[in-house]
Amino acid sequence: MTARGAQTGEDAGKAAGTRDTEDLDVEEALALANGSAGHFPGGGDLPGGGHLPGPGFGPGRLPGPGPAPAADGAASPGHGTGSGPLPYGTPYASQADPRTTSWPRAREIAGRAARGIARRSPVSAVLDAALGLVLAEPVAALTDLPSFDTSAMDGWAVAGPGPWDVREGGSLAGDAQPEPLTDGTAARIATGARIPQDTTAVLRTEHGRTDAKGRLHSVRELSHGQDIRPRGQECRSGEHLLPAGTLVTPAVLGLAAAAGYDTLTAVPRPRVDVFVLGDELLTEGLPRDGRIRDALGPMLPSWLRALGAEVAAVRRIGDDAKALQKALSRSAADLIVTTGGTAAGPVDHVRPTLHSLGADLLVDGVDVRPGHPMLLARTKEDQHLVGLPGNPLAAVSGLITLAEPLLRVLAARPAPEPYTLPLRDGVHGHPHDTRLVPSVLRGDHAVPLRYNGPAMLRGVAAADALAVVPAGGLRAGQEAELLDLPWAAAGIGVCFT
Ligand SMILES: Nc1nc2c(c(=O)[nH]1)N[C@H]1C(S)=C(S)[C@@H](COP(=O)(O)OP(=O)(O)OC[C@H]3O[C@@H](n4cnc5c(N)ncnc54)[C@H](O)[C@@H]3O)O[C@H]1N2
Ligand code: MOO
Repeated sequence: MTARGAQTGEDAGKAAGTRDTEDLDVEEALALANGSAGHFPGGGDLPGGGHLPGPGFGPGRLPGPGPAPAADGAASPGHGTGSGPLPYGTPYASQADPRTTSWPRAREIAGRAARGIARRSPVSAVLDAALGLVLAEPVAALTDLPSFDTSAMDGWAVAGPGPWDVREGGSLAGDAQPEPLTDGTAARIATGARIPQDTTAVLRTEHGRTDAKGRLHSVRELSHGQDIRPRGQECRSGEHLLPAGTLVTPAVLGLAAAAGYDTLTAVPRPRVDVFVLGDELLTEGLPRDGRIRDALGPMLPSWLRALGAEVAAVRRIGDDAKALQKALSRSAADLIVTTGGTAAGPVDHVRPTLHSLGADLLVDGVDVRPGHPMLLARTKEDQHLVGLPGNPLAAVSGLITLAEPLLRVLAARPAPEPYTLPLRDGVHGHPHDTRLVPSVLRGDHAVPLRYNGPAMLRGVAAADALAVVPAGGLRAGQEAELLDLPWAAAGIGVCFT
């Protein structure tokens, strides 16, 4: 297949369209060739800016109709079985390697791995701590709501037809039971105050006029029961409000509190240990002397929390195989996430260490770009390890491909509804792997972003979602499956708790 008309520099164009080109060349070329236009439809520059880096690259717009549609959908047809542990041996190799797993299959295997684990006992969480957990038991009302007849408006409680004599004093929200009214009388009442016995309606402040004799008249027709919220209007005590399995959102917290709950019984967050590998990583200041800043230590904990996890530890381990082995064997987490060390380099210790610990490798590389060296292992009967590649966007890809389904099942969260949107611009495909491409959602289109190379976070930091681009690519206007990023669906305070 040839990427038609991509003015992305001769080499890049060749690499993107040639099956036998080195995978890394393909990957780098795709990162630069992705053809987003320089402007959003509504004006304003795309986060990638208007120019591609490097000589010989155009402004990034795909001039032609783009690549041919995928021949056979999103999945390469599922090599890698996942039906049992895969062999160790030489490090991960790519390009239709029979050991690797298709992207959809890898996600299934990760979800299924978690389903095989006995669920931890439910916890009783105070409301604050329950945000983001999943209800282990249904919520039934502990009280009628409202728990007493209450005024829906500020005004007067009135008894019988007007005009009314207004009595001294009135009822505020929080007052104990007020004196009953008698026919032809009224009393000031505030929204949320208890309704005096024998009240027939509430007259809103703005609908009442007082005559010279101090008698209250209604300027509108007043119906019986108007602006009174009767006890139990929303629910009766014992009534079912929410089923087990509901995600505890801020609204659920509010409802639970209103219905009388101080704590909720919920599925505990899966515990995650994060081990960041790499001697080259700095934790502060500017990159120097060949060393770079650790981008994953600061990124992963809040992202993992957004996926339902409790992050017990983030440890920087360097490239020390012994320290890694020690850390893995001591971890009591439900899931260990490592970063880096998944490829074929001299200090890529993850696979050999898993081997020496006797772990089962469930996924040994995935047909996805970026991130193909990612892995999933069962380290103990009730513990898994996701090995994220060190390249930061490749790590995001591994997080979404393997950690997300696994944590979702452990945390008993509902699966997001899959959805597709047409792409505003065409996206080159990898010759044989799925691509995950950071995109922004604009109106009813997804706009793929540039700066989507494996080592780049610039695209994803501006993105709302990842577009799933099947082998062969997608043309402008073709539908792409989209995976929402956690911040797209909810504000920081909502989902990153
Ligand atoms: N001979 C091969 N080399 C590589 C292959 C391959 O298949 N054969 N795959 C490449 C791909 S694709 C990826 S992705 C990376 C994966 O590498 P590792 O998981 O072993 O990660 P490292 O080598 O440790 O690091 C890769 C790269 O990322 C930087 N890095 C690592 N950790 C961090 C961090 N926490 N924050 C920011 N940057 C990080 C690291 O410095 C390297 O530049 O392997 C390719 N090589
Ligand atoms: O292609 Mo790697 O998997 O750079 O991310």
